[in-house]
Amino acid sequence: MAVFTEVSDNEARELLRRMQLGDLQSLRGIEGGIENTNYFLTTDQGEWVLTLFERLSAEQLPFYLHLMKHLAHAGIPVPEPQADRNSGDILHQVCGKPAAVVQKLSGRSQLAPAAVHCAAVGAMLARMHLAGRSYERSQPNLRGLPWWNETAPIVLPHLDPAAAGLLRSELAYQNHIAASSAYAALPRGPVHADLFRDNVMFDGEQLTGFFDFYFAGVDTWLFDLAVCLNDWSIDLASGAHDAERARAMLAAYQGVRPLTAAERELLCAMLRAGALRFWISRLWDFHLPREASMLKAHDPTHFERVLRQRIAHPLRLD
Ligand SMILES: Nc1ncnc2c1ncn2[C@@H]1O[C@H](COP(=O)(O)OP(=O)(O)O)[C@@H](O)[C@H]1O
Ligand SMILES: N[C@@H](CCOP(=O)(O)O)C(=O)O
Repeated sequence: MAVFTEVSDNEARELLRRMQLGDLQSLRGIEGGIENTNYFLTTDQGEWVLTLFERLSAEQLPFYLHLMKHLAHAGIPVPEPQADRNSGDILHQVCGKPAAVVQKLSGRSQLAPAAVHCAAVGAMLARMHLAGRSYERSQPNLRGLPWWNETAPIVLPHLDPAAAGLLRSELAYQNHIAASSAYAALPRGPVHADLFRDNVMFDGEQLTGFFDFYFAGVDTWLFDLAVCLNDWSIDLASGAHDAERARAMLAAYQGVRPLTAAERELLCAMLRAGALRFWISRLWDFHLPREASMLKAHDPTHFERVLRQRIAHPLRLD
């Protein structure tokens, strides 16, 4: 469980009172997650998730919270942030940290997905991209290329020569891709940018929601799709591509929004970009850890393997 900040029952009661969400019955720290402090709040009116933001600032947060609200209103199943009944604000303060209370989604994460789950994620991802076109706020993906360039020199001293060589050469390749005309032609908009298996809820084969939008930002839609393919349609042990699950996700995505010529051209490059992004962030979290109770850093070598697989076996679109 990642609980960086302990919240007392009294603090939770005071927050619930301001939002008129009922009387507190239980406050429980949530297992899983590595970025923020999360609690389940149960009241006599329902269940909610309280998040205290540990890295994001009050200036950055409205983009994410209003995006969730916008998508929820557009019919995409995402948790809707709850407002203070007097001020109407959806960004709160708890224990001196910016905080949000959102609806608790039903269902559970599907950690061993089949093709049917990948198809459901692909179709909903495309619907989410289209719904995001009318969202007016803008904020870059804060874990995009500039952050990779900034963070690579910090993690490089911790790597052996082979891994360091791969990181340097892939970063050079991604800077080259980002300067290309095909890249400039990619459609873009608000993207989730971290839609892994543990950030989607299912009830059986029925997708019940996308959550954890706190790495979202304006970026290419293709990057978002690549991040999903790199998690949902690979063999976790080896990092190898799983053709059946990838085909299901791509076909379902394209059933809603067909890929453009530039997207088809750059899919392999973006799969590599998605692997590099999470390799760097996992290295950073692993070698420069933060204090939190029961925080479990993700294994960085997993994304080194995924990246090597993506380079050695470029995906072919039929
Ligand atoms: N809106 C929600 N509905 C249901 N469960 C949630 C919701 N938000 C978070 N959770 C639960 O909390 C866990 C950690 O949340 P997550 O957003 O991944 O953490 P972090 O903000 O640290 O990335 C999730 O794996 C999930 O079980
Ligand atoms: N999905 C990322 C890191 C963020 O993890 P989350 O559990 O907080 O969504 C990874 O796997 O590296």
